[in-house]
Amino acid sequence: MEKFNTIIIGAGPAGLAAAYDLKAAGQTVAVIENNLWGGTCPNRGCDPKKVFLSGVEARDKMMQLQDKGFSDVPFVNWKELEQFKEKFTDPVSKGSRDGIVGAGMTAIDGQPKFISEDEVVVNGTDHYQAQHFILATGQRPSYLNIPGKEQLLSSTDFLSLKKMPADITIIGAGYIAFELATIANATGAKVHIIHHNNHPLKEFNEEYALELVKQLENKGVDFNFNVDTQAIDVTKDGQYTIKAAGFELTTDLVIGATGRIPNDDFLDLEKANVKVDRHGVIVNDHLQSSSSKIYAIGDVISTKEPKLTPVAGFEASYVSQVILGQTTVAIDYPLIPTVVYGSPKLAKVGAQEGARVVDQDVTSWFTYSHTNEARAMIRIVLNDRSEIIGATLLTGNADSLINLLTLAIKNHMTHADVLKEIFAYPTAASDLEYLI
Ligand SMILES: Cc1cc2nc3c(=O)[nH]c(=O)nc-3n(C[C@H](O)[C@H](O)[C@H](O)COP(=O)(O)OP(=O)(O)OC[C@H]3O[C@@H](n4cnc5c(N)ncnc54)[C@H](O)[C@@H]3O)c2cc1C
Ligand SMILES: NC(=O)c1ccc[n+]([C@@H]2O[C@H](COP(=O)([O-])OP(=O)(O)OC[C@H]3O[C@@H](n4cnc5c(N)ncnc54)[C@H](O)[C@@H]3O)[C@@H](O)[C@H]2O)c1
Repeated sequence: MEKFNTIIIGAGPAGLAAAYDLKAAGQTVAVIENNLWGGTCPNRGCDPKKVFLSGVEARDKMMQLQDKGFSDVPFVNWKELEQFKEKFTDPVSKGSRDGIVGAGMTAIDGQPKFISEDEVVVNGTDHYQAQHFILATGQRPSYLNIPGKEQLLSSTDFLSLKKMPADITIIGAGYIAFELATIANATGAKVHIIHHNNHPLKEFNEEYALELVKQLENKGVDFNFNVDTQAIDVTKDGQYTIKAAGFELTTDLVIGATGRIPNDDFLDLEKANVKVDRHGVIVNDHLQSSSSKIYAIGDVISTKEPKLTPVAGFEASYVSQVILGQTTVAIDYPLIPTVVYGSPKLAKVGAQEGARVVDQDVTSWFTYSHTNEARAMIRIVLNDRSEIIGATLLTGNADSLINLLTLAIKNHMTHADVLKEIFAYPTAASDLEYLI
C-alpha cells in the first residue's frame, strides 16, 4: 500500500493545478486519471474549440470586408483545420502525464473507488492511502432520455469529426450549442438549432442573446424554438429524423448540447461519507466535502459559480492553501467574466442592472465600422457612485474587451477615472470613455 499526503482524482485543469501547488510546497502527491490526462479543456473543450474558431474569425473578417478588399470568401476547410487542431490536442495527454511524473509526483491510470475516507482501490487491486483527497473529476455531457438517444453525439464527438456533414442539428441553446453552430456554419454546413423553450443563452440579457440569434440566422443558421424533442429515428438512408409535437426534421448528424452532469458516480463516494446532489459534490465555503479529509474543486462541485477553466484553477489554488494550512478564510471568488464564442462574441461580467444602465449600439463607431461589423452592442452598468459594476458586450472583440472591463469594475472605476488613463488608439479600449 502506497501512502501520500494528498491524492487528487482527475487530471484536468483543476486537479493538475492543485497537484503542482501541493508538490511545490513539499507534499507527496499522486494523481489518478481514468481517461485523457489534461482533462476536458485542452483535449475536448476550450482549446480545440478555439482552434476551430480561428477559422471562423478569419472568415468573418473576410465576409465583413467582402467587396472592400476581398471578393470570394471561402468556407473554412474542416478537414485541414481539424488536422491543425490535432497538433494541439494530440500531445496533451502524454505531456500532462509526463509533467506530473517529471515534477516528482505519482501518476496512476485507472478507476479509483473509495473504501474509506482515506483509502481508494484503483482498478480493483491497488490500494492507496492519503491524509487528504481532492475530487477534481469534472463533468461529462448529459443526454436527453428519449427514444433514439443513442444516436446523439456530444461536443467531444463534434470536435473530432473527420468530415463535417452537409446538414447538422444541435439540440440545446446554451454555450456549447452556439459555439458548435458557429463553427459548423463557417464550414458551409446547414446548421439547425432545436431548443425546448424560447430562451437561448438564458444567463445573458435577452436583447443581446436574441441579437446574436439574428446575426447567426443572417449567416444561415436555422433556429427552432419551443420544440421539445421527443424521439430520434434513423431513416433508411442513414439520416436522422428528429421528432417533436407538430415538428419533424431530417438531418445528417445530431449533436446533444443540453447540459453536462458531474462525474461523481463510479467513485463509491458514499463509502467515504461524501454527499452529492444532482449538481455534483456538496462542498462548504472551504470547498470541503461532508468528509473533513476530502475536498472537491472544478466542474464536479455543486456550487452556483460558472463551470469554467479559470474558475477551476482559482479553486485549485485556494484548496491547496487550505490543505497546506496557509488560509482559514472562506473562498472569495473575484468577478467571473464569461464569453460565448459565437459570431460575433457575446460576453458579460458583473451586475446586469444598476442605478444607471447605458446601452449603446456602437456599430457606427470607428472601432466596429472599420471592420464593417453587422451590429455591435455594448451595455455598461453603473452604481449610484457612478462606478462601473457590470457589462454585456456583443461584438467581434468582446472576448478581450470584457477582461478590461473586469479590471475596471474591480478597481471601482468611474468615468472620471477612465479619463485619467491613456489607452492605445484606435482600439476598443480607447472607446471606454465614451461608453459610460
Ligand atoms: C466543448 C466545451 C467548450 C468549453 N469551452 C470553455 C471555454 O472556452 N472557456 C472556459 O473557461 N471553459 C470552457 N469549457 C469548460 C472547461 O472545459 C471546464 O470548466 C474545465 O475543463 C473544468 O476543469 P476540471 O479539471 O474541473 O474538469 P475536467 O477538465 O473535466 O477534468 C476532469 C478530469 O477527471 C477525469 N475523471 C473523471 N472521472 C474520473 C474518475 N472516476 N476517476 C479518475 N478520473 C476521472 C476526467 O477524465 C478528466 O480528465 C468548455 C467545456 C466544453 C465541454
Ligand atoms: N465559452 C465558454 O466558456 C464555454 C463553452 C462551452 C461550455 N462551457 C461550460 O460548459 C457548460 C455546459 O455547456 P452546455 O452548452 O452543455 O450547457 P448550458 O447549460 O449552457 O446549456 C444547455 C442548454 O440546453 C438546454 N436544454 C436543456 N434541456 C433541453 C431539452 N430537453 N431540449 C432542448 N434543450 C434543452 C438548456 O435550456 C440550455 O440552453 C457551460 O455551462 C459552461 O460552464 C463554457
